[in-house]
Amino acid sequence: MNILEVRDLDIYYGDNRAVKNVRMDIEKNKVTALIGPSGCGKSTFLRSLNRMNDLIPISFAQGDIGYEGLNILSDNINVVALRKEIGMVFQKPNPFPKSIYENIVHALKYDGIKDKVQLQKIVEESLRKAALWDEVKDRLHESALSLSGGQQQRLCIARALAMKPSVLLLDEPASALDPISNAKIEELIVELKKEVSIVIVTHNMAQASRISDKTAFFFEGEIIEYDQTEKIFTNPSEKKTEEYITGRFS
Ligand SMILES: Nc1ncnc2c1ncn2[C@@H]1O[C@H](COP(=O)(O)OP(=O)(O)OP(=O)(O)O)[C@@H](O)[C@H]1O
Repeated sequence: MNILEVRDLDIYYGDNRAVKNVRMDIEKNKVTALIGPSGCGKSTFLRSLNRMNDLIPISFAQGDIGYEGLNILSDNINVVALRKEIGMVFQKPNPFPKSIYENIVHALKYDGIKDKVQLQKIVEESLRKAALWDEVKDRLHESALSLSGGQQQRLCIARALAMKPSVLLLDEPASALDPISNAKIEELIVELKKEVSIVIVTHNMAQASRISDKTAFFFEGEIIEYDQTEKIFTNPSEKKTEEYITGRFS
């Protein structure tokens, strides 16, 4: 079953067409990896899936991104609500300079949830899902900035999970982290796909092959090949894919 259906997607920055005629079905409760050389449009594509590109004034997208019977790109989409359902975590951990607890409850309070018991329950649930609870349960009111980089990134994932998203977009979420934190994030991603569909941009081929179910290879704004991850990494159909995964260009 597909959670997102992308058709005829073009994304421009001014005159630069950074994503070209992309068609892609993103499956529910799977991990989908986006790979390809620097500048090929992976992040641009990822950001279009929850309208983050709207924040870049010269960016313009056309086409169709189907989600729950709606086109995400339509003018009448409530972008704030969309970004709760399709959450995003960036390369660099970006917790708010507030307590661990406040990082999770900030948006919930904004949405009008005031009941302390309910908030505490969501905090615990989200931190458990992000595999962070045991490490922080005794210091929930300390600053999020006192956490390690890897913990901060898991907090950012917990913050997104608190909104109960159906899709999580991850833009190189582990590339700024040490190997142990990286491994924890990878484990977490595999665990999380039971309840949320995941799309991840990664430069790390080994990571893509370890954690993803499907992989899309982007090159110069186009999808060259999109298939089961195992097929892409063992027996790709396109020469260009093979050249890339075997490190003949980067
Ligand atoms: N904010 C922006 N303003 C203008 N052009 C942009 C912007 N972001 C990306 N681009 C352009 O869009 C194209 C695709 O960039 P994008 O960052 O999506 O590629 P990428 O595959 O994610 O690269 P990387 O792996 O280096 O992050 C590039 O030509 C880039 O210069």
